[in-house]
Amino acid sequence: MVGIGIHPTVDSGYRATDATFSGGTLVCQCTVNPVKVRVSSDIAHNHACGCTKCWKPKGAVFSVVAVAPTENVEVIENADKLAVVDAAALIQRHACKACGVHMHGPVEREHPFQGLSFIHPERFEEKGWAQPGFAAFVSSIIEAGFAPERMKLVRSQLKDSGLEPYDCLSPALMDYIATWTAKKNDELRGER
Ligand SMILES: N[C@@H](CCC(=O)N[C@@H](CS)C(=O)NCC(=O)O)C(=O)O
Ligand SMILES: [Zn+2]
Ligand SMILES: [Zn+2]
Repeated sequence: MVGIGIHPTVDSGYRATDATFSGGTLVCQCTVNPVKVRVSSDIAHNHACGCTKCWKPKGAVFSVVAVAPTENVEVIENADKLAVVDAAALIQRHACKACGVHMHGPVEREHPFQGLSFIHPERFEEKGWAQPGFAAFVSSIIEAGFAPERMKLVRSQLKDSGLEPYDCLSPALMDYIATWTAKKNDELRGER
């Protein structure tokens, strides 16, 4: 492979976006008794994430992570192997205690993402899920040990892979969050 190992699906030029994709089964990396999670709808907002909290496959600098409505996400096998990584975090990342893969991460508390679960589509047994659309939390890769002087290179490689780099979320998602917050503040003011 030439360049930085962004993520196996990105580096391999993954481009599949099947308009008919309607979910599938996520499987962890365990060869015996893998955890299986059924996602019974399409995924949304698939993106690369450079933050230190999202699960990444071995050697990858970024994770690839998307959301699905929590009501459509169900652990169907070996749920006893799952544990919440950080109970204080917004995203309740449920990781397999044996292999470490984060299998689902519901947002339960009041937040613009409440009711959504974060999942890693590369763990789908099925193909056809939407490719990542942008790269989030790019500067955060430095916190995980990435050399700051290579940031220009990583940003240009992300762009070449079709992933616009952002240091937080995409403008569309940041606007969505700010709209939710503005509405919430208006409601609170009305109550006072
Ligand atoms: N710079 C921090 C950023 C962490 C962060 O804010 N991650 C984002 C993207 S996944 C988030 O929404 N986190 C909420 C959470 O982890 O629950 C890091 O790399 O650890
Ligand atoms: Zn596992
Ligand atoms: Zn993240």
